[in-house]
Amino acid sequence: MRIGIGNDHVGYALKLEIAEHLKKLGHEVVDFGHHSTERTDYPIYAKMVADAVTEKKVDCGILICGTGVGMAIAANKVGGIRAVVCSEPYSAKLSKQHNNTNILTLGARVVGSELAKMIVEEWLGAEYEAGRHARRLEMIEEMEKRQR
Ligand SMILES: O=C[C@H](O)[C@H](O)[C@H](O)COP(=O)(O)O
Repeated sequence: MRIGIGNDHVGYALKLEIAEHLKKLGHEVVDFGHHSTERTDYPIYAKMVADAVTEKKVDCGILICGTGVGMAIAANKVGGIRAVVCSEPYSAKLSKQHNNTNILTLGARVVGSELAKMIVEEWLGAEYEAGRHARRLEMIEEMEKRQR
């Protein structure tokens, strides 16, 4: 897969580890920054990765900040994005199977790197099940359309 990755200053170190891990698993990684621990603002990177996902420049995205919360809030402002913050693998897997999430966000101040890798693997390995879930995603799409 071609995976867009983004982070703020807090997520920088974990981003490097996750990007390396993704490459080892055979994925292509597109790094949208931030490229240091100098303080920055997470919405910048959330928007870049979310836009790349909706424009199909990448297959999905991973965003890392302190808690993953700010990244998820910001990414979910972009139409067509279904971002989820996860700190354990079960929700990561179900978020793909039931909610067809296209961005995973992680909190570098919440999860260690080994747990983060496990969460990422579970998320990437899961498949959207559609069926009864499809009409629920359609309802969310309708909500988005009404906001435009
Ligand atoms: O949701 C927001 C993220 O966790 C940010 O990484 C965090 O707010 C940054 O905080 P600070 O500027 O105090 O390092």
